[in-house]
Amino acid sequence: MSMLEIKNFGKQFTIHHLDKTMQAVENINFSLEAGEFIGIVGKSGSGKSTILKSIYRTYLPDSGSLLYDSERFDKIDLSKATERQMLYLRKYEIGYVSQFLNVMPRTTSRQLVEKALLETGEPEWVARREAEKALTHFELDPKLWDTYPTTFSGGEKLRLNIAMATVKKPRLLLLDEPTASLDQQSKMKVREIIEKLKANGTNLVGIFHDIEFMESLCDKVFDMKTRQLITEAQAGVANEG
Ligand SMILES: Nc1ncnc2c1ncn2[C@@H]1O[C@H](COP(=O)(O)OP(=O)(O)OP(=O)(O)O)[C@@H](O)[C@H]1O
Repeated sequence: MSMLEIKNFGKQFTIHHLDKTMQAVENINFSLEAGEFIGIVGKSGSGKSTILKSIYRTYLPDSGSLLYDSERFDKIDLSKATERQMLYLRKYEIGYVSQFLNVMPRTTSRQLVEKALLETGEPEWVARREAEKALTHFELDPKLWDTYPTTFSGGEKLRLNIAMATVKKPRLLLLDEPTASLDQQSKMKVREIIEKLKANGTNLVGIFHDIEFMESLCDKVFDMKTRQLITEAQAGVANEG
């Protein structure tokens, strides 16, 4: 089966001070096959982040289903999974990366990556070894390993974010506009990182403002406007036409 199957997904928000509800997205259908990278495109406010946040369950989906093929729970509807199941999935199977780094204060980058592994029950020596590997792999300058990331540049924060999310080797990685505030050179670095993740078999769903950036990186593109999933080749033809 598919790694992730989104069926008739929709999400409303309640605007309490106006005593109103607004439909952020509706009738979303697409599937992510094993080993694929799907990019989501669409104009600002069309609901791209809402889809990713609902998969990660930062938001509770209110209609449709988000069927995920879990290693631990088999086929599980993320819209109905218990909090306990979601905690497990976030710890072991599903990662989320955005341009923002929300981390514990006074914790060094090395400790942050180690913590991600210690939480999964890895012994300290393994956490230390794997954290160093991840920080090296994502090219965070070793001078920064024992410093607090509050003063890091956008690119450094992002590389740390990716190291934290991927050190546990998630099967599904959600990328929520990670490159939004990066310069061209840093974007290229992120592109290389994503290529490495793909080559290692990580399944990805990502949002990028920069359509060029997504070109030849994603296998398929989901267009919020047409609500269609098209292959990279079809996207190229559509752009030319
Ligand atoms: N927590 C929330 N509470 C209320 N409304 C929200 C919330 N999150 C998102 N929305 C609204 O839902 C709609 C979709 O937002 P979303 O962030 O998913 O769009 P997007 O396509 O990712 O936009 P962008 O490209 O600008 O990031 C928007 O109208 C937004 O204002």
